[in-house]
Amino acid sequence: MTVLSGTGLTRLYGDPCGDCESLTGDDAGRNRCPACGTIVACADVSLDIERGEVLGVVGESGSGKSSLAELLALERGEGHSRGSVRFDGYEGNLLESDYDTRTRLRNDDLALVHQHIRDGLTLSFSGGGNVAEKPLAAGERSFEAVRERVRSLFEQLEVPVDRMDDPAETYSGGMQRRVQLARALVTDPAVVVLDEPTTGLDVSVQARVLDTFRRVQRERGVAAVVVSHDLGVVRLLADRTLVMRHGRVVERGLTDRILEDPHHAYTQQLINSTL
Ligand SMILES: Nc1ncnc2c1ncn2[C@@H]1O[C@H](COP(=O)(O)OP(=O)(O)OP(=O)(O)O)[C@@H](O)[C@H]1O
Repeated sequence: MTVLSGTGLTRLYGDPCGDCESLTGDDAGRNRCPACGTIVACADVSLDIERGEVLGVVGESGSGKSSLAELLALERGEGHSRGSVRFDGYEGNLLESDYDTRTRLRNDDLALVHQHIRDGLTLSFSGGGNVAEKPLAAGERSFEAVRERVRSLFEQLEVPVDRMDDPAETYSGGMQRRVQLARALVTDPAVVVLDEPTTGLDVSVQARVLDTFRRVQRERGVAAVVVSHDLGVVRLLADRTLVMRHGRVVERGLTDRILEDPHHAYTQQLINSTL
């Protein structure tokens, strides 16, 4: 059953001339319109996410992954946005929804894990406080119940519970990532969008954080969109994968199929450069 779908998702930065999309993309080999200089960060991307599945979005830096993640997570961002985002249980195109609908969706059903820790956490607050803030904002009244939920998520995600009241700025990078994940999961959303979840972590810490996320994601049956330049991340987490280049999806399919039998030359290049 589809929980989140995007159709024709497009984001342009600049003052578009009308020819930007036909003059950019994979065939043109660029994302910057030669006529007017507008950046076509992503264009005409359509996708569906089923309940409980993980969809990977992979591509080199600048291919449009974060722009797509922001559209899916209903972050307004800069630039001109177009297309439609639908979410199970909500009416209409959510890119055009009002502030209250977006807030309700973000508090209850859809969470974004930002690429940069500072965009996702208030580092001077306690780790537990960063996580508790979300259910309290969503209207939860019992402080004790919230604290218990935070404690249990810390345990699941392997953040030391005895550090819960320490400022997040005193945590290691791996712990801060885990707290970000706890914050995303605390309201039991149906979908989590993770933008480059391993930025700033060394390889062994990356693997541990991703393993923990995969286990908790399966236990909770939460769907996820995982955006990464790193094929290793997508290989570990994603059931299906989209490959992006110059703002367009150039290949899509089951992750195993893409890794074993990549059709597009760019995907082959990505795989070869990883091995
Ligand atoms: N606010 C902005 N103003 C102008 N151009 C932007 C803006 N944000 C992104 N871009 C451009 O849009 C294109 C896509 O950027 P985006 O961040 O979506 O790609 P990405 O694949 O996530 O890259 P990265 O992995 O480096 O974050 C890039 O060419 C980028 O320079």
